Amino acid sequence: MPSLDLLMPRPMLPHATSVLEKEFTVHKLWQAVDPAAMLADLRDKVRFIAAGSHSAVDAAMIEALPKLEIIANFGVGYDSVDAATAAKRGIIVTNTPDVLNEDVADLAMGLLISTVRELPQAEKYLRDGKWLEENYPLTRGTLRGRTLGIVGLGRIGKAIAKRAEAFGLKIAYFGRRQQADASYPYYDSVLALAEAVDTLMLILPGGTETRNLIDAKVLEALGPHGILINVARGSVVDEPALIAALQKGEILGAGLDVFADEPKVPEALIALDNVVLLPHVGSASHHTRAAMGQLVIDNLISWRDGKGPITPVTETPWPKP
Ligand SMILES: O=C(O)C(=O)[C@@H](O)[C@H](O)[C@H](O)CO
Repeated sequence: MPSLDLLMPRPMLPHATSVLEKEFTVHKLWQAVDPAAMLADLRDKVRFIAAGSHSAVDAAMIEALPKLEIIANFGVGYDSVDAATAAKRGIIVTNTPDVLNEDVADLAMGLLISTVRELPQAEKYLRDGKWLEENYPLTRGTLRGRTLGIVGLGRIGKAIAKRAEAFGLKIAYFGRRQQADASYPYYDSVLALAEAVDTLMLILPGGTETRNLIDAKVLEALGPHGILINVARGSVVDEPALIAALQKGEILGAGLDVFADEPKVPEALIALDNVVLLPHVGSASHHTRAAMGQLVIDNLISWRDGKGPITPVTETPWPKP
């Protein structure tokens, strides 16, 4: 009987964990007194990994598990999993696409409106009793007449574009390649896109390829009416450059749901009044997280039962070429 030993490096959605515990022998690495000893003990047993939020499944962990067959990531973004090493080993990596598109796109638009119209600041102004004295100042920003430059026109990027069009915004985009099914103007560099628009929406994968893609030059090109929204990964933005641009008013404001070193957020960002800061809540509804958890479960059970993965990532396609 092939082993049903499953490693869970970090906590995962309680419901998903309880289902996995009925189907597999779950080993919780974060509860180990000596994680290295637990990994060594599991060396020749573990075939499955369920990678919860921000679980680092790096080359060292993959190499420590020679029987490993599948890594099921909780999240559409899997930059915390070393997919390249997994692919070399013939290990399948899966993620949770599509089930979160709408919630993340809603959050992205909410963050854009909150940033441009200063909703958290105005709400706090009322709660502080200041409205009793005078009206909240008129906002310098408006959504009217803006052009939204989408960096990463994937499934979620397209869901955002649909919403933004309904708000009367013009759309343009940058990505690895122009897309035949997208009629929006395409720019082959993020700098060219930033020069052409006044609002940037970041919804592209994290990882080495996109690290610090948004740097001081791009922020300068975006300009003094510029708004930056990041619902992708903190790593795609040069955070110190962003802080400097916001402090100097080189751009008008930013709305951030992700940060370079989550959950830590630089004091310099928290001190600013032209930013809206959220604790990585893009997909954080019971509705969507339950669907993400179910997709992790379905991928692992399908693989266990010899039916292959359901949502393999591009680096580990199925059937194997
Ligand atoms: O799916 C992603 O890529 C996300 O960023 C969020 O939906 C996850 O919640 C986050 O990764 C925690 O796992």
